[in-house]
Amino acid sequence: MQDGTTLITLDNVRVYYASSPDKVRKAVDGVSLHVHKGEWISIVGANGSGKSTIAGLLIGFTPLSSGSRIVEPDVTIRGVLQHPDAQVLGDTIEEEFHFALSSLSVSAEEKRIRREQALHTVGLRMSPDTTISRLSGGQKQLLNIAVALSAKPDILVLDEPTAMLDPGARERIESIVEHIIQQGTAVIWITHHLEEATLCDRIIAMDNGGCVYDGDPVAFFYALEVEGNVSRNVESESICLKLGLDPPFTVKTAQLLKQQGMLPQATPLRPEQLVREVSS
Ligand SMILES: Nc1ncnc2c1ncn2[C@@H]1O[C@H](COP(=O)(O)OP(=O)(O)OP(=O)(O)O)[C@@H](O)[C@H]1O
Repeated sequence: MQDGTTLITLDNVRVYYASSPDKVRKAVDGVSLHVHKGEWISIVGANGSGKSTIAGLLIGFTPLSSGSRIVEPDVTIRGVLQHPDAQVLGDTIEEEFHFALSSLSVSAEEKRIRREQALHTVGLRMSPDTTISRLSGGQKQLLNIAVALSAKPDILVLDEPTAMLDPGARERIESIVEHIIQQGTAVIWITHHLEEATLCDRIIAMDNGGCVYDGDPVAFFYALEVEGNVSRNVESESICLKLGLDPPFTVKTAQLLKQQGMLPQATPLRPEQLVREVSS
């Protein structure tokens, strides 16, 4: 559910690290963006391009070297980091939820309900007194996602959340995201797997600390020429390919068909869209 309301703004943000006494590493170098209610944004880019640094800025734990981070009043932000162990605080599942929900002014019963609902949503069927150190990496990641969801955040930042998940759990996370964006949560999903960037509303591509694309997924994956309201495929390389990123299987298949003279105007991103184009 998008209504254009801005939740957070990063304005010309820079994050520099001293890499040697006389050199700086520019992890993020002059990026500006607004995140709106109910938006699904994918952040993509090569290793070291600055994606996780942007995640840290949005969540609020990465200090700025310059620029500003403006969070609108009463906006709750939660994040799930790439490495599940990096954010686990409790010894048991119950403790983990207790820490995560301690700042919210809701009753103990409401906290229990939220915990049960969140565990059910991510598909973790475990007793609250389960010891976290006994969970697999993927289960810990599902727990982190459940803990983040239980706070009912306005913004959920997911930094490569599916890296340790099996295909079934990945699909479950995608459908959870589809559900929460309908309810107005903004989701920022950082990924190396561009298949996961085909459901979003907006792609932000990072390269060498800068934002080199911020827009529609179709125009990221296909080279398009736009005239008025009409866009058509052109033969030059897409932005995705120019950045050296691996397009989703569906896009690669469609490109092969285009080279054979088929589907000249089609721009499918998902397998079901390709099937529709081929069979129409
Ligand atoms: N704490 C730090 N100290 C020094 N350099 C850092 C630190 N954090 C990040 N960097 C550097 O900043 C750059 C951007 O890192 P970042 O983790 O944001 O990239 P990324 O796009 O998320 O990479 P990956 O896809 O490999 O996770 C990299 O060159 C990285 O080495």
